[in-house]
Amino acid sequence: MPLSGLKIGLIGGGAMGGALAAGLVSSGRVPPAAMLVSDVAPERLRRLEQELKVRTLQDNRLLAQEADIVLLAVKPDVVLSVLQQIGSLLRPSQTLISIAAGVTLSFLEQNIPQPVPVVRVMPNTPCLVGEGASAYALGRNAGPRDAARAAAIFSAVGRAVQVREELLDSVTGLSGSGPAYVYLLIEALADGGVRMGLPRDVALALAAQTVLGAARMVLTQGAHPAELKDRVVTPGGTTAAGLLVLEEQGVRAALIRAVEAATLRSRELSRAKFT
Ligand SMILES: NC(=O)C1=CN([C@@H]2O[C@H](COP(=O)(O)OP(=O)(O)OC[C@H]3O[C@@H](n4cnc5c(N)ncnc54)[C@H](O)[C@@H]3O)[C@@H](O)[C@H]2O)C=CC1
Ligand SMILES: O=C(O)[C@@H]1CCC=N1
Repeated sequence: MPLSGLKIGLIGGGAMGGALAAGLVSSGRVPPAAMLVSDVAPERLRRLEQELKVRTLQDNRLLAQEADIVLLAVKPDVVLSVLQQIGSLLRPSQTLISIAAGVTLSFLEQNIPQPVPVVRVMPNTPCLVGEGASAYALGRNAGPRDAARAAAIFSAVGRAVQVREELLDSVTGLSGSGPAYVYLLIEALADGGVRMGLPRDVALALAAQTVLGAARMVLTQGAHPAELKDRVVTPGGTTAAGLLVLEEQGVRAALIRAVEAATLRSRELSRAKFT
């Protein structure tokens, strides 16, 4: 087991870091005693300590000295100052994993004085409930051991795939930002149900379960989404009427464009600041 006996230190216990910590602890693959979290916000640390029973610290340096895997989950603009604090303390036996959007492997490596294995990951917030979608790329000093560590962490909280670093902007545009697109779809489906007379709570539960069920069908049935769609469409029936409206309104093109816009924005942010 790539994680057994290892200490995982998470720097930044916010929306994404907190989701990862909670997902890892509830996966059962990382005992709370093997998890350390540091953050500048004491109230976040108190909450994580109470809810997850993990150890917390305010000093990133102590965490970097103690952890075997250091997971950087601060905002991209804070990464440099954290590396200036902890960079010289990191050792080749450790793995530094960064989830900061747009922060390149070469930027991370250049700001650590000695050669340390670095892995860059783009996860998403459903890691909180064990249904994350993550992709990772290896830095120049990272080898199979580091890939196995990253794969073990991110597959404990969902699905994880290895990609070339150049593809991480596209991953950000699709699955990194994607939960927000899907929440918008769920909200709109529920609004449609309410408009047609359903109580709000019933409409929301049906909308969310429909998205969950359809996603699980795609992931388990080995059939193309178009084939699964065709199985729902009765000739001359209700679904064909609904689908025509979605096609007329350009929903398919809107989703393609959303992934494109987020990918381009990810590239733009990354090039401007982190290359
Ligand atoms: N929110 C999301 O859906 C996703 C976020 N990410 C990446 O995750 C990283 C964190 O994003 P969020 O969790 O959304 O932000 P957030 O603002 O919720 O969390 C950042 C945390 O870092 C803490 N922090 C700030 N300065 C610090 C320092 N010097 N030392 C230790 N902790 C410090 C903050 O107090 C906060 O708790 C970002 O780099 C983002 O690009 C990646 C994928 C998805
Ligand atoms: O919106 C953002 O920039 C970050 C990256 C992926 C999800 N949230």
